[in-house]
Amino acid sequence: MPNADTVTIARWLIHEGRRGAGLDDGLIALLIEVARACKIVSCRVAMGGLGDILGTAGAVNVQGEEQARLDVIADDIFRRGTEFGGHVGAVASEEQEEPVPVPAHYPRGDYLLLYDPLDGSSNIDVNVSVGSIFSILRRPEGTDAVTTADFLQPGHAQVAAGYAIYGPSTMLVLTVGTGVAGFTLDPVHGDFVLTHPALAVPAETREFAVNASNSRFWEPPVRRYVQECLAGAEGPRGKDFNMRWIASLVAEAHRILIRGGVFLYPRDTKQPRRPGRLRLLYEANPIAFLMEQAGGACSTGERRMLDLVPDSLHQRIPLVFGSREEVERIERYHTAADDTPHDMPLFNARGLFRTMAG
Ligand SMILES: O=P(O)(O)OC[C@H]1O[C@](O)(COP(=O)(O)O)[C@@H](O)[C@@H]1O
Ligand SMILES: [Mg+2]
Ligand SMILES: [Mg+2]
Repeated sequence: MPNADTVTIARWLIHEGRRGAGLDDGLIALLIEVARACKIVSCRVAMGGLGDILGTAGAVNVQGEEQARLDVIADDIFRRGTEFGGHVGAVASEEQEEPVPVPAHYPRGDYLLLYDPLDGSSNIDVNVSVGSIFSILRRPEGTDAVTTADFLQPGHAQVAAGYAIYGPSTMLVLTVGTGVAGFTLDPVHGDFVLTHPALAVPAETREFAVNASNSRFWEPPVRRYVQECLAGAEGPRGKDFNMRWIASLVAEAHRILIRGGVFLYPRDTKQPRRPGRLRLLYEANPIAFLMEQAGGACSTGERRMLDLVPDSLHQRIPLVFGSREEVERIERYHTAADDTPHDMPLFNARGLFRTMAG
């Protein structure tokens, strides 16, 4: 049960339980364990160059990506911090090829925990915001050994999700299906304090986030959307937009929760066999749950993220989320429900992006 350092989160969870969230003691205890894991990762991140955490680990994960030292450290902290409590049956991590069941002699709990222990790895060595993302599912009844198939549940089955952002301050942002709350870590007392009780994505925005270096590989609906934003006050949107790219999904999601905006990591033709960059189960789904609970939206570009039935543990997916009106506009462009004629001067043979792409 809660120590002094997680007492505020425990109190909030009990309160949300009374408001109708389906929270039992096991889920509350698991969320407290996750909060504590985030706090430990936060302490390690804050040590920077003093803490032997920078650089690469010298290994490649299941996604074929080089692991940063902190990817491995954070993965260990999440697993060890949750596997002995008796509340999870198994965990699944970006850094592990297969689900990791709790050790045989420990009680097996009713929940499945999925996480990206360290998101935005390329930011670690340059001291820019990174984060952790997690999703919790109920373990299907009647199964003894936990299998990969148990994790392949649609996002709307999540019972809780959230992220921690390790930025100028550390925050934990959480949903249990009754809205979205943000807690700020008080580094003096060590407690997560409820500072943002009801986060809501503003409906209107003038900001978008996309890795524009991929523009020559985008599909027409995404080109059209970005082109219209870039056209600003003189274009069809009639207003100027600003563009941001932090290279950390957590940091982008946090900015959008606080001040609105839209994020796109669409399918592209750069690696034709890869359907997107980000992972469905422990990146897209928890962000989708948070966005919807905060009044925003999340989509593949074509359909609601939370309705997808996953086909594999590390499945990648195109990801679009943020202010509802923008996400719906992007969906319309994909489904041709909006066939307003448009040309794309920035992308034609002599346009800015074609020129940049060489
Ligand atoms: O290399 P790019 O295109 O900037 O990609 C950045 C994206 O990759 C990620 O860093 C992937 O997450 P990991 O660091 O967990 O692999 C996202 O956070 C971010 O949105
Ligand atoms: Mg990630
Ligand atoms: Mg990661």
